[in-house]
Amino acid sequence: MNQGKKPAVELAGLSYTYEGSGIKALDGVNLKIEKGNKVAFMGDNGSGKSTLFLCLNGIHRPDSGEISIGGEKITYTRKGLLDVRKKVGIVFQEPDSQLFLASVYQEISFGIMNLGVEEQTARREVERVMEELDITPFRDRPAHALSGGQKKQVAIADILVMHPEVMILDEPAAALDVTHTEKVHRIVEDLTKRRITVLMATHDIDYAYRWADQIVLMKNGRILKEGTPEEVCSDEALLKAAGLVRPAVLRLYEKMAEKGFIELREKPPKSIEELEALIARG
Ligand SMILES: Nc1ncnc2c1ncn2[C@@H]1O[C@H](COP(=O)(O)OP(=O)(O)OP(=O)(O)O)[C@@H](O)[C@H]1O
Repeated sequence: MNQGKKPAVELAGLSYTYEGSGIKALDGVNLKIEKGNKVAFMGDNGSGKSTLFLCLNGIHRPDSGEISIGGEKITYTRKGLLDVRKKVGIVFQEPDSQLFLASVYQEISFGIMNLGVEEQTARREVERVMEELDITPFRDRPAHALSGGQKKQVAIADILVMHPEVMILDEPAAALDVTHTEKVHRIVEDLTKRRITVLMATHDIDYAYRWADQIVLMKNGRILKEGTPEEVCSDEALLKAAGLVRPAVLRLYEKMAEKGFIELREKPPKSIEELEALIARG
């Protein structure tokens, strides 16, 4: 990390127990994320990913530990919580829990209007985001009557229009078909071009390996390991402990090298397309 640069997100000793459950959903989590990083959170169901996300934008208040966003500690006053919700936007796993207004246009306008942005500027921004995310064709339809993929696009626009510093996506491709999954992935790629720090929960190790700068592996409310995709994916036993297998492209690449079809490189391929290019070169 560069000297003097504040991490986009910093967690120190974060613990959280749901009232009455007795289970530590988060148990002493320490983590630093640099600005503009793409971070994949992985781990079994119930490992603590969603709880961590809910702590990050102040919905849950940790039992102990501290959270800093852009170098500023979250405080649990009215103003402190408003500040953190401006900085950290969450797109929930289930978009229905986020969408409740009469039309898509109203839905996307609601948050930004409530931030006190001047009306004309807000309207311009809503139009721009709708255009960018291909939402304009269904702008006047009720959000609850859209398909799952379209709802997901609206839920992302809802947050994006408010210009968060950190954007959290809880399994954004869950239950989407191939076309909508690709569309969501393209939108996510565009977010990072604007230096938004993106935190994403996913169960797709192939995507995480290809997309992320940093992978955080969680289990039972703790971080098993975090590091670059190469670091995390090199440890088969560790991945297994988190209920995962190594990315398919790595397994195939190593098998092909073992059989003498290709030579091992310093940088293994990230995707099937990169592996194909290696094979073509011989
Ligand atoms: N509202 C709740 N009340 C009580 N316990 C909860 C609640 N929500 C989650 N938990 C528990 O907290 C732990 C962490 O759950 P969490 O939802 O954060 O996991 P997750 O990694 O996001 O899982 P998934 O991959 O299924 O989304 C689990 O043991 C879960 O049962």
